[in-house]
Amino acid sequence: MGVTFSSLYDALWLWRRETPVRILMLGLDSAGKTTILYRLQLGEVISTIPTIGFNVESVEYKNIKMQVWDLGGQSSIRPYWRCYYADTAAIIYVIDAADHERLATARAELLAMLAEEELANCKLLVYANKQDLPNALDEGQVGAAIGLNELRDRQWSIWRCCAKDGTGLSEGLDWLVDALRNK
Ligand SMILES: Nc1nc2c(ncn2[C@@H]2O[C@H](COP(=O)(O)OP(=O)(O)OP(=O)(O)O)[C@@H](O)[C@H]2O)c(=O)[nH]1
Ligand SMILES: [Mg+2]
Repeated sequence: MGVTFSSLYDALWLWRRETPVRILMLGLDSAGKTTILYRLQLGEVISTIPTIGFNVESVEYKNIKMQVWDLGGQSSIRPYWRCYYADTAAIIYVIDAADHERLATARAELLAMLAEEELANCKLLVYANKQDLPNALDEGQVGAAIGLNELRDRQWSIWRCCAKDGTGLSEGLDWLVDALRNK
């Protein structure tokens, strides 16, 4: 009997390790989602065009296999984000920290999304991207502008980053893989 339980446990552990964790990368158009996806996957900057639809890539980080869905952020295609919510373990929400005028829109889209039942248990990693730009707000300022401190029953964290040179991306992912492991 003991052997049976232990084999079952081993099989479950192996299955959990091998099954990629589903991650959605969302945010307004031009926030830097596709740039971040390919920097994580290839370790380099690619030249992007606005995403119509999605990109999906496998990313492995600290022995966690992730299937990262990067959805287009233009206003006309944001209503389709919800088609991808099922079975999502975490959301990476990307913000252009230099785009002050659209922080209110970024906040409204984030709060509307988090109100969806299907995302009730998702971890939330926010990247305050484009820190290389002179007028970029830091993570505290962006967090306040989008209302992170008011979130209840949500594991979240915000990190400043620059997708162009990769600064800050791994610090955010470190938090995310820890949060996913300790769920
Ligand atoms: N200066 C600066 N520009 C960046 C950074 N990250 C991305 N960009 C630029 O921002 C623009 C938009 O980047 P994308 O990655 O295509 O943005 P996106 O969020 O995927 O946009 P959609 O696909 O339209 O939703 C591109 O010109 C990128 O080169 C950054 O950290 N700093
Ligand atoms: Mg894109």
